[in-house]
Amino acid sequence: MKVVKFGGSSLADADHFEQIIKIIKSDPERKAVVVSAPGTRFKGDIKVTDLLIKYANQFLNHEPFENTQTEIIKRYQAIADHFQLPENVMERIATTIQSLPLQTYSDDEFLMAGFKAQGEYLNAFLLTAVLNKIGMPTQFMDPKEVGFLVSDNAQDAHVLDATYANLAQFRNPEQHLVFPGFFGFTETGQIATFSRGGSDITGSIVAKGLDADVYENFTDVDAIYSVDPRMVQNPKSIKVMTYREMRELSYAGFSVFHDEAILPAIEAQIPINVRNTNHPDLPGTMIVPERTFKPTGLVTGVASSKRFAALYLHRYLLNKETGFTLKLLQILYKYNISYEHMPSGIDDLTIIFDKRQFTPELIEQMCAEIQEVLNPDQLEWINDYAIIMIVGEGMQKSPHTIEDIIRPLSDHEIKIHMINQGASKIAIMLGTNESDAEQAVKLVYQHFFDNNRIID
Ligand SMILES: Nc1ncnc2c1ncn2[C@@H]1O[C@H](COP(=O)(O)OP(=O)(O)O)[C@@H](O)[C@H]1O
Ligand SMILES: N[C@@H](CC(=O)OP(=O)(O)O)C(=O)O
Repeated sequence: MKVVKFGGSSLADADHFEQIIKIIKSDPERKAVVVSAPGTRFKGDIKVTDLLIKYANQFLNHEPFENTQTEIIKRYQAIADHFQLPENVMERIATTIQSLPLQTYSDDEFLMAGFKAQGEYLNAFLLTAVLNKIGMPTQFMDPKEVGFLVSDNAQDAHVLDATYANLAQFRNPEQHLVFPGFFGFTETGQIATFSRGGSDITGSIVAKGLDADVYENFTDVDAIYSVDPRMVQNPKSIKVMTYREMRELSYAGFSVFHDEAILPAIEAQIPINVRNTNHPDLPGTMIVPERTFKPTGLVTGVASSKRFAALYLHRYLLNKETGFTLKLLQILYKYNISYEHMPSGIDDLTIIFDKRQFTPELIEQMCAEIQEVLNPDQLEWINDYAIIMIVGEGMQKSPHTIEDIIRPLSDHEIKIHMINQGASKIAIMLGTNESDAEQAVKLVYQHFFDNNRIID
């Protein structure tokens, strides 16, 4: 049995619905379907999830929201009209959207989650109605009824173990099952979403829960490429890669697959196949366990992400001081801040954060407290910080990899703030200025892939 997830780009309009129906029909193993909210139809279009966020913000700010409501309803209406669905389907969709401000939410975070989740909820409801209409018996898998349970982080939830046992009851289904992606319910019955792009996570959880043979993730590119195709034209596509490689690359910017979506697949050792909805005959990219994979190249992919900020601390004899890092971490804990990396020298320490956690006021407050408690000789907040990740199972086989990465960057005078090699056997991480990140990725990509280096 296969679990197939269709991203927003594959569900943007009625033509895409026609295409995914062909894909579902063409393979009887494709029994469970996970859907995102309708995505963009053309350049400059707005995803339904973003419209729902706009709607929630307008409501919270006491601004008029009727036009946004109408815009969202029209997205579903166009698809329902194409398939000539009974009127009650659209009535339910429109009522659900219109009644969102009337529901009760425990706070604004849960309100935002409750609004955002409707993009997926209603799209799954709509697809179920379409499949039933065309004679494919299909069950709508409402996460509340299914027992799709998540932690109570309203917009960054994590699956609870009980979900897997609840999903197991739906193994070997006779009819098709359609699940909305992106959200679940907390134990107290509130909607909580995963982080953005999180329908990939739902797909992986459903694949594990239903014990699928493969998790097919349909999107709008022919494969996962060795570099973001928006940065480099006609990049090399990856045929096979490991879970570990995918996790490192998606963490650092390969937005084609959510980094947190790897874990359930790893736990159940289910291969992931990323494929193109618009070219379903192409094989796409397989993501597989390490043990089944023999790397051929040194580097599999190069990614960059600009979502970081860093705090640099300098203090003489830091290496002899006990408790410095402990006090620092206590301050982070007090402000509920997680850190991503912490490279250190003899007298220096840099802490790299995901900067989406901060407001300018929080940075000021936290830095002032660190200065007061730890009294460093130098404290610098670097808001402009990017991470470049060079990943490949084959990298361990060459002693020259680091040299090959650094040389093209130093030739082009790109300043490297940090190099982290060895913490992961399959990845080298560099810290650069945000403004240098894209060029750094292109140079490293060019060096490894234009030379087409192959291991002996
Ligand atoms: N290394 C990569 N390989 C392929 N696509 C990538 C890569 N890095 C970023 N992307 C982008 O990811 C997009 C697909 O992800 P996304 O827009 O979330 O799709 P979906 O709506 O199907 O979930 C591609 O159109 C591409 O622009
Ligand atoms: N619709 C949600 C979840 C998601 O996964 O979407 P997509 O499959 O379009 O990346 C978002 O935009 O974040």
